[in-house]
This record gives sequence, structure tokens and C-alpha cells, in this order.
Amino acid sequence: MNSKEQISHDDYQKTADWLKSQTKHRPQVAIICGSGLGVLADNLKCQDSFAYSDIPGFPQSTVQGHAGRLVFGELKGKTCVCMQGRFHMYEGHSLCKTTFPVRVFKLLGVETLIVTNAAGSLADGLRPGDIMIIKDHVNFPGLVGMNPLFGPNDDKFGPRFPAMSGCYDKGLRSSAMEIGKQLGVSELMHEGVYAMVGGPNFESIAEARLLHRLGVDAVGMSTAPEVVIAIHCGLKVFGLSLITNKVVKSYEDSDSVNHEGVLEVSRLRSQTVQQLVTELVSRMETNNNAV
Ligand SMILES: O=P(O)(O)O[C@H]1O[C@H](CO)[C@@H](O)[C@H]1O
Ligand code: HPA
Repeated sequence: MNSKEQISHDDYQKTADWLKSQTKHRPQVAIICGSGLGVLADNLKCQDSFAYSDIPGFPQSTVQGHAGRLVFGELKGKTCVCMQGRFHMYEGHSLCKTTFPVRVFKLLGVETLIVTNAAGSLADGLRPGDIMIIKDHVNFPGLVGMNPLFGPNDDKFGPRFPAMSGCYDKGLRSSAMEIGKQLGVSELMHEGVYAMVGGPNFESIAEARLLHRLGVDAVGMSTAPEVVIAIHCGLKVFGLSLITNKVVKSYEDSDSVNHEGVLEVSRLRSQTVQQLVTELVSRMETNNNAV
């Protein structure tokens, strides 16, 4: 893990400038699609779309279920940019590469970041197919020094010591719960704590029990670094986990999780997540400060 790799402000700016030269869209909202949730981009009107491999400075997606495309477009009167495919630390990307798009979004004028992910449940009340609005996170890699803010601070983006209390916007969280009710899916809706682990292996039973005891409701291998970088540069954040599997916590349980199963559940519930996110975006207040 190359935690010392540095990306300069100019590098982020170059990518933002290239994107601005290729599309007229000036997004206010950015959406990161979790595993199997790429359809979140399908509702965007007047799309401009770019393969990650064509965008200067962008890393490449290597995980099945992450298409590797950046899609710009209009959603319910807001301009959005959608990542069909995110970067994970376990793919071998440094944390600054993993979170590279978030700072590019900031430079494009984005005000709000929506992060979605597929996650395994530890809380007994969370079942596969449920949606957990993220109330808070435990950034396990961050706690032991694998933090995207490691290294010299770039004051142009934010402060040396950003606060992470209240990082998931309260207003957006309650709006999402309300929308869930109106969509008639309130029985699927929960709020809880997401923990990021390094992956790529799924949890052992002892690890699952430990996470459960620590108060973690759902576990995945992403999201926290993106949120840390977003909060550092002043973005509002909303996050949700689509629960794709129960994490095995009992030695009597012969179930076992695999990525294909994760993708299958994501796809089954992706329309509901899409409706929820679309309605949330439509209700967002934005400044429309094109850059
Ligand atoms: O967090 P997202 O990208 O949704 O993906 C989740 O699904 C994969 C495991 O099936 C892991 O990458 C985990 O983090
Ligand atoms: O059970 C899980 N553990 C970690 N990451 C995951 N992503 C989807 N499900 C899981």
C-alpha cells in the first residue's frame, strides 16, 4: 500500500478541466454507484458518458459489477455526475487514487455526494434486500493509519484536522426515510452504522462477531475513504447500503457469501434504490453555482 503517494492540486484540476472541455454539464450532485448499482445512472437525461480509460488521471475499475464509466446528465432538474464503478483499496489503488474522483467533483462544482454500496448485515433486523441509510461509519483502515488524508495537507481542499462527527447529513437522512415511506417501502428502510474493512476476503466468523459487538450494523470494503475526502473539502454527504447478504456469525451456520450473490441481490433491488435516489435528488436544495 503506497500511502505516501501524493496527487497535486494541479492533477485534480487537469482532470476537471478536461471533463469541462468535453461536456457542458456542470454537476451539483455526484453519485457513486456501489456493486451492481450502476443502473442509478440510467435515469439521467441528456447523457454525456466517458469510459474511465479515456479520462486523464482516472484510475481503472477492475471489479465485476463496476462498469468503469462516468456519466453526466440531468436528473429531476439537477445536474448530476454518476460513477458507474468505484475504486477499492483492495484492488491495489492507493487511497488517493481510490478517492481521486471526489476531489475532481469538488472542482467541477459539486455540492453533494451520494455514496451507495453493497454490504453484509451484522444487525439481526437487517435482511438481504433491505436498505440501510448510513448514519455513521467506522473507517477501520483509517483508524490504523490508512487514511486518504495521510501526507501533507492540501489547504486548498480543506483543513488538516477535519471533524467527522455528523458526516452523513441529517436532513438528507430524514428526507430519505420519508421518501421510503412515500414509495411504500418503509419496511425495507433502516438507519445504521457502516464499517469499512480492507477486504477482499469476506469476514471470518470471529471477525463478524467482533464487528457485531462493536456496534456495526453493516460491513463493506468501500465508502469511508470517499466520505472522508468529501467532508474534508466541504461536500454534503448522503450514504446508503443495500444489504446483499447476512454476515455469518454462527459456527452452526453453513451459509457462505460470494460476489455473484452480492451482485444478484443488488440488481434485484436496484430499481427501488434508483427511485429513492432520484426522489432524494429532486428534493435537494442546490445553489446552482456553475464553475
Ligand atoms: O462497496 P461496493 O463497491 O458496493 O462493493 C461491495 O461488494 C464487493 C463484495 O461483494 C466489495 O467490493 C464490497 O465493498
Ligand atoms: O458481507 C460482506 N462483507 C464485506 N463486504 C461486503 N460487501 C457485500 N457484502 C459484504
